[in-house]
Amino acid sequence: MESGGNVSHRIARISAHLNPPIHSQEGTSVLMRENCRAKGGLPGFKVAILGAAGGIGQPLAMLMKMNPLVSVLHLYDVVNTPGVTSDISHMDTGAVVRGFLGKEQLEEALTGMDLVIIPAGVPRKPGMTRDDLFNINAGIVKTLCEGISKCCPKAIVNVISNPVNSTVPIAAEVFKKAGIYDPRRLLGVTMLDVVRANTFVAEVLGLDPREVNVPVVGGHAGVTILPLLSQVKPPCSFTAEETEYLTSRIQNGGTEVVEAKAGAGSATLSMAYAAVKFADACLRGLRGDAGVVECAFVSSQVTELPFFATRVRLGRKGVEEIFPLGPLNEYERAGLEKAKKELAGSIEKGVAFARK
Ligand SMILES: NC(=O)C1=CN([C@@H]2O[C@H](COP(=O)(O)OP(=O)(O)OC[C@H]3O[C@@H](n4cnc5c(N)ncnc54)[C@H](O)[C@@H]3O)[C@@H](O)[C@H]2O)C=CC1
Ligand SMILES: O=C([O-])CC(=O)C(=O)O
Repeated sequence: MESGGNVSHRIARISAHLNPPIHSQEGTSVLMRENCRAKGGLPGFKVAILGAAGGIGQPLAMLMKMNPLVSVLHLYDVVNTPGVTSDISHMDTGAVVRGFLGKEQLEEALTGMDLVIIPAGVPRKPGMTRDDLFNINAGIVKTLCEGISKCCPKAIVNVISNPVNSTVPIAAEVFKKAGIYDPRRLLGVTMLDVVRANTFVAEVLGLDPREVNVPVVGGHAGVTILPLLSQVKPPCSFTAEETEYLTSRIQNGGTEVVEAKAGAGSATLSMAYAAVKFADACLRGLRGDAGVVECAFVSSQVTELPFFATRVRLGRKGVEEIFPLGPLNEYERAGLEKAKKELAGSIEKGVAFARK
């Protein structure tokens, strides 16, 4: 049991862990960080990661610390942020890193952020669907989005926590309730599906994955993940057998990792890579770069469903253009119908949870 000390002493101790003083060789504190001349005044964006101490959160924090577009990086979690923050803050890259621990520090973590990335929540174990995570993760995402509504209502929000097909609608409802909802700023991260599709298609075609671009539409679970193999760049064609193999492998990529990890979680490293690829695109859009296009699960009128993943153009306001599905072949049209059926239920489940 922790000995002695009132609440303010305990908070002071936690703050010292998160943003520690600089020590002399003997370990005596000689200089408080706030008295240092360098205040991290580099130009760039302020980014918060919620769930930063987790399997995705840690490599994501490391990769965001390496991103030259980031000037300030806030790492928030309910556990272990002091260690992760101390570790990452020693990297000699531009971003200034600060850690925040526990719900008392959520508001401070969020204040002033331009981009908030949410990988907080539990991952799958073998035999589970992403929807099996709903009961725990729905509440986590709801609380975090309430904090965003209050402290950084204009931030771009990237939702990674599963089931994305339901957590994004939950976030939208929370923002609506707070009167700050701007659909252009809320994006479900489906980038890992695209990353996997590029990799698997490149393997089949014998190409460099960096040269391949596969649009993946719909949502982020099982049959809702719909790769449009007829629209792969560079243009190519597949046999029926290749189409069946690739579609199934892309749709089940997450399960492939969950089974290989055998109870130790789901994709974390490839997800952190995908999350940074996507966050970087959002930041380039915010900076005003032209032609930034990625797939994401967003509020949409491309189908009759209120949310759908398609290619979107990212700009200063977030999602500035949503591209239509384009011509689908018969196989993809059948896949689209299956995807829409499942997606409708997942979206409705999220909305109902947030409204209750
Ligand atoms: N969108 C996608 O493509 C993918 C999504 N995921 C999802 O990402 C989520 C996280 O996965 P992992 O990092 O592997 O899990 P993890 O369990 O390793 O890490 C989750 C972190 O969230 C933290 N956390 C829990 N409650 C929190 C709260 N209220 N506020 C802040 N932090 C909180 C935990 O302390 C933990 O550090 C899971 O829901 C997983 O299914 C995973 C891979 C791909
Ligand atoms: O499969 C999971 O549970 C995690 C995930 O979303 C993915 O790897 O695509």
